[in-house]
Amino acid sequence: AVLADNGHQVMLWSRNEAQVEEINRDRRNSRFLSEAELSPRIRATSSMQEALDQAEAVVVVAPSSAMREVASQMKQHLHERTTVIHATKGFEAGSLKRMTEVLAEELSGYDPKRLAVLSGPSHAEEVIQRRPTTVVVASVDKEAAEKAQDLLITPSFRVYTNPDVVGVEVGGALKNIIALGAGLSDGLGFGDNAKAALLTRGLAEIARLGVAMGANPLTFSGLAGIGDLVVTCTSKHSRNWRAGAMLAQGQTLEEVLDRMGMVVEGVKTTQAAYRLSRQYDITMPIADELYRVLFDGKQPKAAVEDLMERGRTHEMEDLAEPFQSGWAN
Ligand SMILES: NC(=O)C1=CN([C@@H]2O[C@H](COP(=O)(O)OP(=O)(O)OC[C@H]3O[C@@H](n4cnc5c(N)ncnc54)[C@H](O)[C@@H]3O)[C@@H](O)[C@H]2O)C=CC1
Ligand SMILES: O=C(CO)COP(=O)(O)O
Repeated sequence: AVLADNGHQVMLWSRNEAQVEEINRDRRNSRFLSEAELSPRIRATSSMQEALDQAEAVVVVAPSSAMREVASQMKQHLHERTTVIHATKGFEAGSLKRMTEVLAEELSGYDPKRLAVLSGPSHAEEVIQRRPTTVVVASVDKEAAEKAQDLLITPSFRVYTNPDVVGVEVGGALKNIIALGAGLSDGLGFGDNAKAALLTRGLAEIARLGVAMGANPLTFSGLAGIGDLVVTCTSKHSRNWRAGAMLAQGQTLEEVLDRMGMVVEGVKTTQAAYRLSRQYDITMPIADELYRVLFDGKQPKAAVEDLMERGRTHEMEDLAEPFQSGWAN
C-alpha cells in the first residue's frame, strides 16, 4: 500500500491462489487486514516469474522460517538491477543466520552489498490506515539504502537510512523476545514499573548481543532499537505481546500459536537468542528466563523472582569503559 501510494505498480506474490483471486477481484485481503481497500495499483499473482520479471525493487516479508524457501524461488527470476529489501524480523532457526545472510546465500549471483533491510515501529494495522509511521532502512551500500528510502517514503511513512545492517536486523529480531515478556508481565498484573524494567533492561541485552555481533551501539537508541521495542511492548496490535498475555492466562504455547494464526517470531527468536548468547558469551538474563518459561515449563512468577534476586551488577556492565566511569576509584 505504501509503494502504491507512491505511484508504483505493485505486484503482490502469494502462494495462496484463493488469496490472489480475492485481492484481484475484490481489492481486499479478508484474512489479513480485512478492513482495508487495496489500491487499484496493487495486483496479486502466484507466479514468481510474473512477480519479479518487471520488478525495479522487491520487498520480501516472508516469516523468518520461510525466508530461505522463498528466496530460493526468487533466485531464477531476479534481475541483477532489482533492489532487494526485506522486512522480516527474526533469525534462521538452525543456522542462526540473519535474514540478509540467508538472502545473500540463496540469491547467489546477486550483489549482497545491495541488499537492504526495512525495520522499525510499524504495525501493519496502522500503516494501512496511513497513520504517521517512521521506519529505518539499512544497507551497507548507501545508494541501495537511498533507493529504498526513495521508493518507500510518503507523507505518512517516513523512512530514515542507516548503514548498520547488523544492528537493524538484530534490534528488529530481539525486541520480540522482550515483547513476549511484556505481555506475560502485563497479563500477570505486574504493573508499569515491571514493564519499564523489561524494556530498559531488555534493551541492554539486545545491545550487548548486537554489539558482539558487530552492530553499532547507537543503532539501538534508534527506530530499530528502542523505537520498535516500545511499540511492540505497548501496542494491542503486537502478536508477540498478545502471545505473552495469553500465556499468562494459562494457555499452553501450542494453544497460543494455534489461536494466533499468524507468525509470532519471538518464540523461535528466544531459542535463537539462547544459543547466540552462549556462542558470543553474552549475559541475557531476561531472554534466558523467557526461554525457561516457554520451553522448560518454568512458572513466570518464579522467572521474575529469579531475575529480581540475581547477583548485584553495575547498570552499564559490559559497556565500553567511558560509560562505566563516573566515580573515581
Ligand atoms: N505484521 C506487522 O505489522 C509486521 C511484521 N513484520 C515482520 O514481517 C514478517 C511476516 O510477518 P506477517 O506478514 O505479519 O506474518 P503473518 O503471519 O501475518 O503472514 C505471513 C504470511 O506469509 C505466508 N507464508 C508463510 N510461509 C510461507 C512460505 N513458505 N512461502 C510463502 N509464503 C509463506 C503466510 O501464508 C502468510 O500469508 C515477520 O518476520 C514479522 O516480524 C515486520 C514489521 C511489521
Ligand atoms: O514488528 C512489528 C511492529 O513493528 C510487529 O510486531 P508483532 O509481530 O509482535 O505483531
